[in-house]
Amino acid sequence: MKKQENLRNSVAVRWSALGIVSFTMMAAYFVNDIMAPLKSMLEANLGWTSIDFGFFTGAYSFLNVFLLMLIWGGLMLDKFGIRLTGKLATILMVVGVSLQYYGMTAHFSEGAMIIGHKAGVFIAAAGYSIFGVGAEVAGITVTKIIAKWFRGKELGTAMGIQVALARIGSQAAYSVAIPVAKHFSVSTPVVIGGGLLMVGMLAFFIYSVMDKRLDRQDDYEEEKEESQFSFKDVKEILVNPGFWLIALLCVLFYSCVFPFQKFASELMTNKYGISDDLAGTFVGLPALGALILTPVFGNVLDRKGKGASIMMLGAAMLIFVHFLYSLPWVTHWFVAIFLMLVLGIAFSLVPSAMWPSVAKIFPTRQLGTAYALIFFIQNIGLWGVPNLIGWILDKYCVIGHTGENNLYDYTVPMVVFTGFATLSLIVAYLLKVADKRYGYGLEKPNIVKV
Ligand SMILES: NCCCC[C@H](N)C(=O)NCC(=O)O
Repeated sequence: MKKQENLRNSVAVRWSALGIVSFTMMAAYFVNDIMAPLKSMLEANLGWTSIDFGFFTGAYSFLNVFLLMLIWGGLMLDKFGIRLTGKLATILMVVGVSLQYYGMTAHFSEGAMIIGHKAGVFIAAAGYSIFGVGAEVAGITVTKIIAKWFRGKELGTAMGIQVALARIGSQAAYSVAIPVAKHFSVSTPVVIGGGLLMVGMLAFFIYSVMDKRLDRQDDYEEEKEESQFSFKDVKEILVNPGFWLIALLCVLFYSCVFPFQKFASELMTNKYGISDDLAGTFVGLPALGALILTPVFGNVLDRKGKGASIMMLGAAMLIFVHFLYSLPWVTHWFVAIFLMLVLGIAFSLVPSAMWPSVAKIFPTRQLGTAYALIFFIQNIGLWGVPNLIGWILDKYCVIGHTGENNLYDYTVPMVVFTGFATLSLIVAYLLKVADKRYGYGLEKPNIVKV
């Protein structure tokens, strides 16, 4: 029987599918980053110390790492499919951000503690942790959706555009958080994030209709493939050296970017004398740069390849950035902004090469699990590094006080970030060597000519 024209072959339909799920992720990134520029305000208004802030920030990954939620999410994605997993993930994000808001606004009795943490901090962190499960599972689901619609087509460009739109969410969060919090209250930016997330959830429900239609056209091929999941797949992924190298590169690279950004607003104000109204906007610059550059690099990779080399270049740029930030005598604001722009380029190069590379190493049926395992390892860093930096700041870096909060010397935290960046370059090099040896095709173009 002659098949009807496949939906994924329609340019308008596949790019619309991308647009819809990208909006969901944009809302997720907005919420993810909205608290970061507020660090000093949280200290002044709610009495959050650097340790509290590090604990809260790391909580994003706590359930993903310690209750293996990302792993269950990945298994669920491969076993039960995109629609159910994605819907659940978006619901979890909305529930999580609501609890976070409650933790920030409810009145707890003086000195109330939960498991050694201030009650408000603990509840906000618990909400952020639930949000983190939803955001990460939504992330792997969307990555699999893109691979499903774009494999053998503009995979790199599509992944680049999704990441770029997510960066708009981050940039918006960094720019609006302080002005909105100053005008209304420190919790208002979270309310805006909650509203955006609800629209993102609806968007995903709309996408699910398209996904179902595509599966019908494929004669449920995808569904059949999904139900074939087995633990043999997990074993196959884990014995693949490419998996370990990508996962290590991912945890090291992203540990130097996301946790750094969470503290960077304070670095801008404390070290470079930038006003707190502008600091968030500058910290959002890498996201803005990535917005433009990730699709450009994605497109170059689609046509020309060189993925492994590009990951090395991005890692090398990261060393440059963090090393210069660590030098105590370099304090001009211009340098701070220049380095943020370089970080933006690195932050575009590595993801645009890394995520399509995973789709080259593993077949579609293993993709959910493979992304989940990689994100799981990445989340260990996203949990551990903010806690480590918060602790270092509190114990060793307080150099004074303003009327309302501490002043910090960021030299030691920046040396720590430089160390992680150096390790990421070594791993990127090993990945390039492994690519030659095992023939993953990471240096080859993504677009397959037929
Ligand atoms: N602050 C966002 C954390 C997102 C983590 C996610 N696992 C991820 O790596 N996404 C890809 C990206 O480049 O944003």
